[in-house]
Amino acid sequence: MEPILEVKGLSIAFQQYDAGTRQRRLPVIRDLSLTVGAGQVVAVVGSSGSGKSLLAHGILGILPYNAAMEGEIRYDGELLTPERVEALRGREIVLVPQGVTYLDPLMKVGPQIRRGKRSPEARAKSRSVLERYGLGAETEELYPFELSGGMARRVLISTAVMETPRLVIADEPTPGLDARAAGRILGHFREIADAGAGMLLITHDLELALTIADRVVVFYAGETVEEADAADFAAGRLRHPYTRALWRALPQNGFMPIPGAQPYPGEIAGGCLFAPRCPHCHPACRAAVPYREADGGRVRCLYPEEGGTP
Ligand SMILES: Nc1ncnc2c1ncn2[C@@H]1O[C@H](COP(=O)(O)OP(=O)(O)OP(=O)(O)O)[C@@H](O)[C@H]1O
Ligand code: NI
Repeated sequence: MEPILEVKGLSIAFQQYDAGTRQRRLPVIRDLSLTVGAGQVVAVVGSSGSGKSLLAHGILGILPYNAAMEGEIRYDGELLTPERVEALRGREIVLVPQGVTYLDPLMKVGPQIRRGKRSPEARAKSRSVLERYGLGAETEELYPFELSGGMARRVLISTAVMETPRLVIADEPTPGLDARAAGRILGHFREIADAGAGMLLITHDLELALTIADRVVVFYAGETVEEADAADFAAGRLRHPYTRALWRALPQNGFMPIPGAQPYPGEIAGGCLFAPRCPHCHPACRAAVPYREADGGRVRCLYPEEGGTP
C-alpha cells in the first residue's frame, strides 16, 4: 500500500492569556501518528473534545491563529508545508466539513459546487457529480435552505469531489441522518476510496466507522491509543483497554458503559491518560507510555495482553 498521508508525532497547543498578561500553553493533541494509504478508508474514532476536528484542521492548514503545531505531516511522500497545502486544498486535498453551515446560504447549489466556473465542461461535470449522488439536475437551481439534511450532505460531498481529490477528510459527516441515509453517505466514501483516493473518516461512531473502514485509529484526550484493522474488533484482537471498552459499549455487545470521563486538555497529568479509568492499572502506568507497534497495529499501553478478549 502506497501511503498518501503520513502524520508523525503531531502535537497542537493553544496559547491562552490569563486575566493578566501571563501566557498559558494548553496542549490539546500530543504525539499523534497515523498513515492513510491510497485506496484506504482510515477512521479516526474518539469522543467529543478528543481532538478529531483539530487534527483535520491541522492537516488542512486551517488552524486558528493562536494554535501552534509541531511534528511531521507528509503528503504523497513529501513534507506538507503551509505553502504546499494551500496550493492543494480544495483540489487534491479536500475537507467534507463537520457542519452544513459551510454552504453559502445566498448561492444556488450549481454555481456553489462549480465555484463560479461557467464553462460547459464545468456544467457537465457538476451535473454528473450530482447525479452520481442521486441528485437531479434541478438541484442546481436550489438554495441551501431548500435542501433536506441528507441532500445538503450530498451537496457537500459533490463539492469535495468536483476536482478528483487524492485525499478526502470527512469530519463527522453523518449527524442528524437516519441509519439508512448515513449508510448511503458512507457507501459514497467507500467508493471514493475504491477509486484510489485516501479517505480519513472522522467520527465518534465506532459502529458506523466499522461498516466501511479498513483501519481504525482510536483517540483519547488528544492522543492516539490504538491503531487496529477493522477486522480486529469482531475477532477479539484489540490491544488497548479503552478500545475494548468502546467495543463493549455498543448495543450488540452488551451496552456496557465505562465509568468516568476523559480528562480535559488543562488537566493532563502525564503518564497513561486512561489510567484513572483502567481496570488493569499498574504503578508503571504513571510514567510516560510510548506508542508502539503491536501485533499488526499500534498501541499506547504497557500491558496490552491484560484484559482478555472483548
Ligand atoms: N480555538 C480553541 N482554543 C482553545 N481550545 C480549543 C480551541 N478549539 C478547540 N479547542 C479544544 O481542543 C480540544 C479538541 O477539540 P476538537 O474540536 O478537535 O474536538 P473533537 O474531537 O472534534 O470534538 P467533537 O466530536 O465534539 O467535534 C477540545 O478540548 C477543545 O476545547
Ligand atoms: Ni469535531
